[in-house]
Order: sequence, then C-alpha cells, then structure tokens
Amino acid sequence: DVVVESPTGSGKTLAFVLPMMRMIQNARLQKNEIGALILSPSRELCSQIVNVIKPFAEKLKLSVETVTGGQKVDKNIKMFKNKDINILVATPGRLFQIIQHEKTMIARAMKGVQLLVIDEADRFNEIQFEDHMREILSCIPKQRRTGLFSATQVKEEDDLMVFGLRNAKQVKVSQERNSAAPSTLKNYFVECPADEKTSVCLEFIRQRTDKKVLIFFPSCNSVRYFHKIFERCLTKRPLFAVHGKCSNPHRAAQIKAFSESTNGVMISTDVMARGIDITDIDWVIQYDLPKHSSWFVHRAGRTARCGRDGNALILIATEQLAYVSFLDNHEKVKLEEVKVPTSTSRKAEELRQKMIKIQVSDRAILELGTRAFVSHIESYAKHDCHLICSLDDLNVVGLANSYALLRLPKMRELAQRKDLDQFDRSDIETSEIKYADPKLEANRDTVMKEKHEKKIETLAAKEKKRREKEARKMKRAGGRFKSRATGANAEEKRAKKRKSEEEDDAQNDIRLLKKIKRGKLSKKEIKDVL
Ligand SMILES: Nc1ncnc2c1ncn2[C@@H]1O[C@H](COP(=O)(O)OP(=O)(O)OP(=O)(O)O)[C@@H](O)[C@H]1O
Repeated sequence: DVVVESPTGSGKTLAFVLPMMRMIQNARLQKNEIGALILSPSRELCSQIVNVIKPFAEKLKLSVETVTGGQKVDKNIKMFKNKDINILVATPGRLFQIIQHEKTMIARAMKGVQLLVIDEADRFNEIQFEDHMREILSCIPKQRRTGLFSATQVKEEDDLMVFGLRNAKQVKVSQERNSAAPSTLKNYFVECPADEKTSVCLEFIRQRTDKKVLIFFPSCNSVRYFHKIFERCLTKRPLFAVHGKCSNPHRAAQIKAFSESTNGVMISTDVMARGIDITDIDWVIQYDLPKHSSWFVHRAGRTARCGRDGNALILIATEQLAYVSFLDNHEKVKLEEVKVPTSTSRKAEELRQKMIKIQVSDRAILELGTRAFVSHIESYAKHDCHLICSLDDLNVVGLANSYALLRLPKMRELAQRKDLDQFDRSDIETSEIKYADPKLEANRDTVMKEKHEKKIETLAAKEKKRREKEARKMKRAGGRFKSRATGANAEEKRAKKRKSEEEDDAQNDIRLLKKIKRGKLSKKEIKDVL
C-alpha cells in the first residue's frame, strides 16, 4: 500500500493508472470481474480519469465504467447487471447509494478487486464521506493493494485508518519546502478593502485580456450571481460558469468550452478545485478564503501544471491579512503582494451602482444577489481559519457593498453585529422591482396576493379570537358586579365604544379581504396592511 503526496499537476493520475493496468493485465480477469476500483470526489474528476484510462484499456481489451452523481441510479444498477466491468471509477456517494440498493450483487461483482485507488484522498476524511467509505470497503477484499493519492495528504496517521491500509509506504515527491505546490507556480495576494473586492477582481481580469482565468467563489449562488454581473461587465470575454447545482452535461460542456478557449473566464465553486486538468490556465483567482486551507493549493494548482508556468491570486480584505502568514506557516505557501492600481474606490462605487441597476432590471438577479451574500457569510462562518480570520472581524458591510446589496438580509450569523447600521440601505422600493421573465412576474403578483390574503386572514382570525376572549371577560365581569351602583355605566360606555370600534375594524378587514379577492387592493393599502 502507498500514500503518495505529489504537487498538483505532477502526473499522479498516470502514476496510478499505469501500474494498475499492468497489475490487471497480469490478473487475467474474467470478463465481468472488477479488478480495480478508483474513487474520486467529483464526477468531473471521474470522467477525466476514465479518459486517461480508456486508451490503455482498449489496447488491453479491458472494460472501464464509471458511476457518479447526476446519472440515474437504476441505470447504474442495470450496468452492473448487464455490462462487463474490469475497472470501476466512482464517486463514493453514488457507489454507496448503489450498494444500499444491491449490496449482495455489488459485493459479488467486486469480490475480485485487487487494487483500490483513492484520488484526492485527504478529501475522504471529511465527515460526509465516512459512512460511504466504510460501506464501500466492506464490499471489497481486505487482501488488496490500496493507493492514496493527493497533493495534500492528511497530517495525522489516525486519519488513514479509515482506508484499511496495510504496511503503507509514504511516497513524497516534494520540491523545495512546499510539497503541494509546483515550483513553477507563483502565488500572489492583493490587499483590498472588503467593499472593493468585486472591483479589484474585475479590474485585474480587464488588465489581462489575452489570459485564461479561473475564478473561485464560495458558493453556487455566488457563482450564479457573479456570472450574471460579469456577463454585463466583461462583455468582450468568453464567460463560463460551473457549480454543483448544474446538470452533468452542462458542467461538462462549460469545462470543455473553457478548455478550448484562449482567453476565457471561468467562474466556479470548488467543484473545479481539485484534479481538473486544463493545461493552459494562466491565472487562478480566489475571491475569498477557501473553506479549508488545504484547498488553497488545490485551487491554485489548476494552473502551472506539468512543468508549465502559472499564477494564482487571492483577494485578501484588510481584516484578513493574517491569512497570508498563516498560509506561509501552515501550508508552506509564500504569497507575494501585488497591487491593482487601476481599481480605485471611485471605480468600486461606479461598479456598485452598475450592479444595483442590473438587479433593478430583474428581480431574479436581486434575489440571487441576496442569496449569494447569505451563502457567502454562511460558508465564511465555517472556514477552518476562523481563529485568525473570524466572521466577527469580517467587514460585513463592506462585503455587502461588494455584492451591491440593496438591503442587508436578516441572518442568524449577523444577529449580534453592532455595525450593521453603517450599511447604506438603498431607498429603492424593492417590492416594486419586477422579474424580467413575465411568467415569474405574473406568478409573483399571485404569490404576493396569496401572502397578503394569508396575512390578513391570520390577522382577522387573531382579532376575532381576541374579541371573543374580551367579550367572555366582559360578560364574566358584568355578571359579578351587576348590582354594584358604581362607575359601571362609564365602564359600560367605554366597553360599548370599544366594541363599536372593533366592529368597524372587522368591517374594514372584511372589506380589504373582499378587495384583495377582487384584485382591487391599492399599493398603499397593501403597504398599510404590511
Ligand atoms: N510523464 C509525463 N509526461 C508528460 N506529461 C505528463 C506526464 N505525466 C503526466 N503528464 C500530464 O500532466 C498533467 C497533469 O497530470 P495529472 O492531472 O495527473 O496531475 P495530478 O498530479 O493528478 O494533479 P492534481 O493534484 O491537480 O490532481 C496531465 O495533463 C498529464 O497528461
């Protein structure tokens, strides 16, 4: 068994494919016997590995198949039943799902596995993979060879236990002091105020019109939102976007088109952070800190592959500067500072105004921007360097301006913040921003009316309940003190007046309700109610 640690882009795929083919070739497998199982964390990586294996497998008359998310589970099961498979490449989640459906059949199909390869192995120590790994390992023989491959292997021996290694040899292909990043990769950072991040990112790209650039954002919603924004700001550049919620064919098509472009800009989540082998990316930009510091080298390692030169840049807000020395000490990655002189606070404000106009043009983008900001904050709250770059220290108002928010969303993570009143709430009436898509807009009206109706019915029901309670109380009070000649008359007059006022209110609510049902409610009336 081996644990291989070798820089990004240094050829780990071939390093396990070639010996595997040799071993399988000598094993004289039965037609439908799986001799090797390769696990990889993403469907793109699985298909990339299959593409590397295919030429060898055809030559040696071996069959290679893949099962990943995004495919139909019953199709996967049918393939196991009907197809000959000698080499299986899988994402652990999907293989786990199939085992849950057909454990006996899968265990039978994999009883001949002689080689287990786990690519990007350190990812599999994450909690969400634990059950999957345990179940998968229970279906393959213990008497096998196991190889773990990654640019950043786990640091604790115990973390290797989950893989069932026996007498594993450590193989470290390290260059200089950092064994994860290739020596041809230059790592940079630019310090910028939180509210200028988007402007600095755009300016940096604009200054490199002939370069192929990959930008990492923290979440699917950020990718979708900034794709809409960049479409209108980088009009002369081919623009691509991938994230976990895209369909397989869309993701594959976007990655292929980006690979074939000469100066394309790809906006992506970490779905492209590991293993993806696009050989001529010139710049990798990270909009914010990665969720795990070990992911930094994998993201940056999408460039400078196979001995080529490459550059990586991370946008560091002023309050995040401690991250630079953290990377140096913890990940052995030295960052050199660069400036983006063409980005100024005036340009950032102009961009913010432009982004606001884009949101006002389509409610869908307005809502996407808010969701993107919320998921950015949620992921920032969970990153593994929160001791040195905590959410409390983050300039949230500045970041909200980088997202050009019109309103600051209410969220649990920001509930204790005292500085949110510094946010310049736009005076644009957001309830009047329409969807660009007429169908969505028509539906919005209905949804709004249903919401108002529900709101008024709830209010009317609450009011009715309160009045009944009040009446019961009055009745009880009336019975007990009937005989007492006191100011009861005055109290009765007051109660009568209250009752008639309440009846007017009730009439008013019912009148409102009727107007809504007839769709006659004015904007002012809706606002008054709300
Ligand atoms: N011996 C070699 N000669 C020439 N090119 C090679 C050689 N070995 C690998 N390559 C090429 O180097 C590139 C990077 O290889 P690969 O994707 O396996 O890197 P990796 O170490 O797995 O990177 P990552 O850590 O990002 O997954 C690929 O395009 C591959 O074809």
